Amino acid sequence: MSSTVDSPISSSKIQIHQLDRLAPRSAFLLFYAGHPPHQTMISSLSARHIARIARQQPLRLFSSQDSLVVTNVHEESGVAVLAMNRPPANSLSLELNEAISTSLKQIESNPKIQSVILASSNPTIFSAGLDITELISPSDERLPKFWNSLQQVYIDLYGSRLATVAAIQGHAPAAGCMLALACDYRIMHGGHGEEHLPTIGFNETQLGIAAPPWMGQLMVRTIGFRPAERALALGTLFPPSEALNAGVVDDVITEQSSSESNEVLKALLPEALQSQTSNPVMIKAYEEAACYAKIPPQARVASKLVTRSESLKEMQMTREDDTQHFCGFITHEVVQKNLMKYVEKMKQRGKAKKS
Ligand SMILES: CC/C=C\C/C=C\CCC/C=C/CC(=O)SCCNC(=O)CCNC(=O)[C@H](O)C(C)(C)COP(=O)(O)OP(=O)(O)OC[C@H]1O[C@@H](n2cnc3c(N)ncnc32)[C@H](O)[C@@H]1OP(=O)(O)O
Repeated sequence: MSSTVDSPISSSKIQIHQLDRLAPRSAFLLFYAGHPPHQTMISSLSARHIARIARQQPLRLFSSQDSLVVTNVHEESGVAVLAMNRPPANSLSLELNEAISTSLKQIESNPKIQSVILASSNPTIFSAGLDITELISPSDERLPKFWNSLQQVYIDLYGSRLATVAAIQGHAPAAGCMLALACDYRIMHGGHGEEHLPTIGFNETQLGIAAPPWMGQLMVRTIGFRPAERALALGTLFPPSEALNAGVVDDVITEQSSSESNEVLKALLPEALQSQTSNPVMIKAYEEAACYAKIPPQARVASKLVTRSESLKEMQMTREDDTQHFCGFITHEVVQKNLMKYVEKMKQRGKAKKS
């Protein structure tokens, strides 16, 4: 059941959700067939609007290229995929953050699903972290909203009832790394030769900023105090083998894609990810997700609570202070200067690459 639908809609058993709130973008409509009608969830669209949509047959409700995330569920195995789809780098804007949270909740509302693979439709970048343009000369209204949306993604992912598996095909700096660390299991691609190694880690200090306490603590809980303290101070970006040794990721896959596509992945992956059906990271991510999906869910969720509930409570309690601190920090003159310099360097690098 892909989130991109080409077929006529005859059933009343549908779920519709508006994910993309960017004005020029059309509504992201997520359809699940086979649900009892009482589970029908409709948001942001009037019943008349839906009836009008349902009369149009056949119907393409949206193009996956327009959606900030693409999702699909595979009820037979209990596994879903949620892939970030914001070119060029899946940098986290307010709208992408909201889309991730909304579709995660949408997937969670399906009782047949026990695991979700967090992926990227970009084969070389998992997520470039925060959209740095959100941080430069921000508006007083948008900046706290933006930070809140990132906190929410963390809370939703880290506290999800679903087992979460990160399929890290490429780079995952800063908040991109946070997304991966908030999952239950991380699989990273080993890269294509020494010159094209993806990296993962909290590189904030290299931008002249610091990871907020909850992000820093996430690294501490993942790799231990001393290695995390050093990595945070230096802004270390770990290439795959070092990430594996340090415990930043759980698995590194070095084999190349095979020419044969995997039948289960064909059914599981949304349209925008169909080119990844023979991708070894995806295959492994599916195996891991299916393995978690077989554990009795009450026991699995209870065990997750044992390790995560304290830090989630703490996050909820300090959330407002954290937002204030973030806004004060980011709008500081020196920080703004550092960020501008960093973006300038990033753009120069981009230009040099293109020329
Ligand atoms: C104690 C203190 C307490 C409180 C402080 C509170 C809060 C502080 C908050 C700090 C939190 C920060 C978290 C973050 O996430 S900061 C963002 C960090 N991200 C980065 O540094 C990544 C930058 N990007 C890269 O390094 C590379 O792009 C990357 C390795 C991801 C990919 O490299 P590649 O060579 O494959 O692609 P590029 O050509 O570089 O990029 C492609 C295009 O994408 C644009 N891009 C990349 N990253 C970003 C980004 N993060 N935001 C916006 N845009 C991005 C890049 O410019 C290219 O664009 P074009 O040139 O094609 O237009």
